[in-house]
Amino acid sequence: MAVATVAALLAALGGALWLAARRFVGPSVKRLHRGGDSGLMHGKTVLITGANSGLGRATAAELLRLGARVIMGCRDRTRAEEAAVQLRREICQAGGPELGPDSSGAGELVVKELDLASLRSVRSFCQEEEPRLDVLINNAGIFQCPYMKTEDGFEMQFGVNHLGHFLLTNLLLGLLKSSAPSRIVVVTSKLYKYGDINFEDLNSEQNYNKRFCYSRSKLANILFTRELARRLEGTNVTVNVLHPGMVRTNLGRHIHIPLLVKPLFNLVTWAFFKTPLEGAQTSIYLASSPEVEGVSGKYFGDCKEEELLPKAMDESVAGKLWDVSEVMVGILK
Ligand SMILES: NC(=O)C1=CN([C@@H]2O[C@H](COP(=O)(O)OP(=O)(O)OC[C@H]3O[C@@H](n4cnc5c(N)ncnc54)[C@H](OP(=O)(O)O)[C@@H]3O)[C@@H](O)[C@H]2O)C=CC1
Ligand SMILES: CC1=C(/C=C/C(C)=C/C=C/C(C)=C/C=O)C(C)(C)CCC1
Repeated sequence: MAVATVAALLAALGGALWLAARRFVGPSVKRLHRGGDSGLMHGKTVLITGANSGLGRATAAELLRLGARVIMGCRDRTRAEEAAVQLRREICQAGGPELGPDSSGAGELVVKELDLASLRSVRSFCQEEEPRLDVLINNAGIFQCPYMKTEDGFEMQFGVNHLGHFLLTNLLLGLLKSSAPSRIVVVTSKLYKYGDINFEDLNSEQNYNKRFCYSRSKLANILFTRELARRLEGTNVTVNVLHPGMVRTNLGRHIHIPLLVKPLFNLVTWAFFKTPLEGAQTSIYLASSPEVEGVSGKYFGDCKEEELLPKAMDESVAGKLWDVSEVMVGILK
């Protein structure tokens, strides 16, 4: 009995040590900019959707540090203002030789209301005058929520992850073109592999499967990127799409984990998931690196180009999705 207890304790300790080792020497992505690059984004305006949390927040922090004017497009003004206050405080505390003693080398943060579940909100956001836009980062997302509809009656995950961003991007294209060279960065997920674009039920009224709908919306992000890249050829506006890997953020808020299992789940995510800053590296890379100047229509992970499944490269599905989306958001000319 005593031997069994000792063995169990040793196994638990070994397991914990292994998890901790994996966290610290594991597959985390190196941070791209560690100083020395300050000013890289100076004079540039970047719009990040969903910038108050997770990957969007980490992307905003880094681009701010690199000197950008960062517009945080967020659905909840209070949450966004709180995040902005914290980000400014963090950058002042971190300081660093490249930012100067008062962090004067850092950029500027602007909070603006943008609810991607409301076409009215997207339109009024785009009506606010901005002199230029150098980078648009379509980052906001909702993951495996119960069946819900947007203000305009679209299934929530398709509505926010794809349609809201579709309208936003289209309404900002004129500004992006007049600010060229400019970039669009789209955040998708590897889970796109389990989705399909079922044109006969895009609002999932016949059948709702939350996993399928998330994957479908993320496949739509990739098809949208590729079709847009084709349409933007010769304009000096590029568009690329990335998956961040598995990242410890608030994205899983709709997943209910039994209270007893939660500590184990937390341990596993702590050990195996990236931190938001690690997960944001490919977004930051595509938004700021001179290495990807002129590159368009590509899919990235860990700051490298990756291959897509054929279903994400189907030009006829991408074209049809574009046409259908135009009708759905009401921008058909
Ligand atoms: N975390 C991961 O492992 C992975 C994430 N991704 C993708 O990364 C992106 C960022 O997610 P992540 O940082 O993980 O998750 P978070 O939940 O931390 O952040 C998502 C952001 O999107 C915002 N958002 C949600 N709905 C709307 C809406 N209707 N209008 C405007 N903003 C909205 C949220 O706002 P609020 O805080 O107000 O809810 C929040 O700011 C998503 O596109 C996600 O699909 C992809 C693969 C893996
Ligand atoms: C950390 C953590 C959570 C977050 C889960 C996440 C972040 C899920 C990520 C989903 C992925 C990989 C999506 C891919 O597109 C929960 C569930 C809230 C429970 C508490 C601990």
